[in-house]
Formats: sequence, structure tokens, C-alpha cells
Amino acid sequence: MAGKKVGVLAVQGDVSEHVRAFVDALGGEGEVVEVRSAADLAGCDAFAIPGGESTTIARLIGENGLREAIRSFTGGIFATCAGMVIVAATINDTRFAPLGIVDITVERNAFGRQKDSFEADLEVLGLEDPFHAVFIRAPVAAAAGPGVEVLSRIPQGIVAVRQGKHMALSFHPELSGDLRLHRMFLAGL
Ligand SMILES: NC(=O)CC[C@H](N)C(=O)O
Repeated sequence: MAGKKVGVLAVQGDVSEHVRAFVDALGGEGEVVEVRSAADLAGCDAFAIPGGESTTIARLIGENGLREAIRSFTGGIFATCAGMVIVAATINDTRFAPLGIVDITVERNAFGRQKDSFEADLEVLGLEDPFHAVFIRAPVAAAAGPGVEVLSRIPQGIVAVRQGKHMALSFHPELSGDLRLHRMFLAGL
């Protein structure tokens, strides 16, 4: 983990919470930078795509010339909530094309209006104790390809996956004050 440089996509969404969580997870050994351009991303070992509004984030990725830079990024990607929609292979929305980085089929806003936001204690593969997860108008993965490891699943669908160095989560680990998933991600880089 020592000396890792983590970029956080800083175009929309809960950017500062992600920066803080990675600063804390790195324990002062690495560096966290905000990414708004391909030049910012160059040299990063990892890249976080925060929660927010996925259609807006996808548009700003395009406008900032980041789409191909992210698709060809060789480090690990940590995608949460809207980020999970953006890195998916397939989504249930035709307004933008996902990046096709993680082989999952994602359903946006999967919990409907009456349950827009909720919290749940999840069993997560690789974690000894449950993870208290905050879901905010969250997506789920309805399906995952053979190269994808499902880390957590609830009755509505898959909510945490790992594919190689990448992780995609339906919920917001940066809001729980629990850095175990950040550490698991950094350990896999
Ligand atoms: N908290 C979030 O990131 C919500 C994601 C949002 N519902 C979207 O798909 O854009």
C-alpha cells in the first residue's frame, strides 16, 4: 500500500468524502489527487469514481476528455454507486454508454422511490464482521460475468463485486467511517 497515488474523479458527487476516506485508508503513506483531466489521471495507481448522478458524471467524463483515458487506465478502479453504473458493461438506461470496465449488468435506481435510501449490515466476502452500508438511490448488479467475484448480495441483487484490481459497490463506503473495503481495494493493487 505504501506510496500509492489515488486519483478521485472530481467532476460531480461526493468527492471530498472519497478523498478523506482514501487519505485515511492510506494512513499518510500515499497521495490522493483530484482528477479532472487525462493528465491528472496519468501516474495514478488507483482511481475512484464517486457516487453522484451517473448521467451527469458520464457527460462530464466525456466533456473532460476522460472516457478513453479511464478505459485504458491500467490501475485499479474503485467505483461506488453512480460509479458502479459508469464502469458497468450494460445498464438499463439508454442516455449514456457505460465504460464497460467491469463485466456486470447494472440496474440504476433499483430500489424504487419508497426506498430511495436505506442502511443495511452486509455480509461481505473477505470481511470477518458485517459492513454497515449506506445505500442512496442505489443501483444493483442483476448479473455478473465469469471473471467477476461477487463479494456481497442482497435479495434485490449484487451489491459488491471485484474484478481483478477493480471493485464496484452499490453503496457508499466513504460514508460509513469503516475503511475495510478501501483497505481491501488498496491491498489488491
Ligand atoms: N448515490 C448515488 O450515487 C446514486 C446514483 C444515482 N441514482 C444514479 O444512478 O445516477
